[in-house]
Amino acid sequence: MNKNELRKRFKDLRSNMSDLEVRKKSKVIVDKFLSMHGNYEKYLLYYSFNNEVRTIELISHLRKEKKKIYLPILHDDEFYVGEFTDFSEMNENVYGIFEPTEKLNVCEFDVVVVPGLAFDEECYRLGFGKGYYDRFLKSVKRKICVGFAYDFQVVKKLPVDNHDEKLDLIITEKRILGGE
Ligand SMILES: Nc1nc2c(c(=O)[nH]1)N(C=O)[C@@H](CNc1ccc(C(=O)N[C@@H](CCC(=O)O)C(=O)O)cc1)CN2
Ligand SMILES: Nc1ncnc2c1ncn2[C@@H]1O[C@H](COP(=O)(O)OP(=O)(O)OP(=O)(O)O)[C@@H](O)[C@H]1O
Repeated sequence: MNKNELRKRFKDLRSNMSDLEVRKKSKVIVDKFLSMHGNYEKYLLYYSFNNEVRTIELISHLRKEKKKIYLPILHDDEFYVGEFTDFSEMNENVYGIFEPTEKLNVCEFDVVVVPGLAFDEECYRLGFGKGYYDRFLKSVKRKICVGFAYDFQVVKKLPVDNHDEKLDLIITEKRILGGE
């Protein structure tokens, strides 16, 4: 299957998940992430939508711990980041994803957590095909880049292009890939 066929297949699979399945699996993934992460301060997360692995509870948890949380902002079809301050201080973007109101110039994080439609056993990811994350990750320093995935989103091998960025770790509700 090529990338577009894979995108369609994995969008369909994800859209068929029940809310309960999303919440249960997301909780396992987030708990695993929290139990393994080091003493980090700056997190670039994503604000989950459309049955992606839920990050809302993770955002609340890290905020209580006074961590710095950043989220993507799309502007003129480019990927920027903003700092998360409060759930009431967010805008909805063209895709219906909530984002902070103010863009910031930050290009160094401790941890970057990325969503995706599919992932493979070598830690490559397949996104929506706009190249936002691939281009953004090229320009950003981080100690670790983690993909959050449901186990059914992991395939043996994805088609890979030169510009595709490899993740350090993928966490699913059943296993952890990478990290050696
Ligand atoms: N939560 C979250 N935030 C994110 C991303 C993401 O993947 N997830 N992005 C990563 O790039 C950027 C937004 N990029 C996007 C690019 C394309 C589509 C899109 O084509 N959506 C389709 C299908 C949605 C679905 O079926 O799940 C659509 O709107 O029809 C959405 C977001 C920045 N913020
Ligand atoms: N570093 C880059 N520089 C220039 N163009 C890029 C870069 N990375 C990706 N692109 C372009 O972005 C488009 C989408 O790339 P690709 O199909 O790999 O996206 P994806 O990894 O599935 O999704 P995304 O990165 O949006 O989550 C391609 O047309 C590609 O040429």
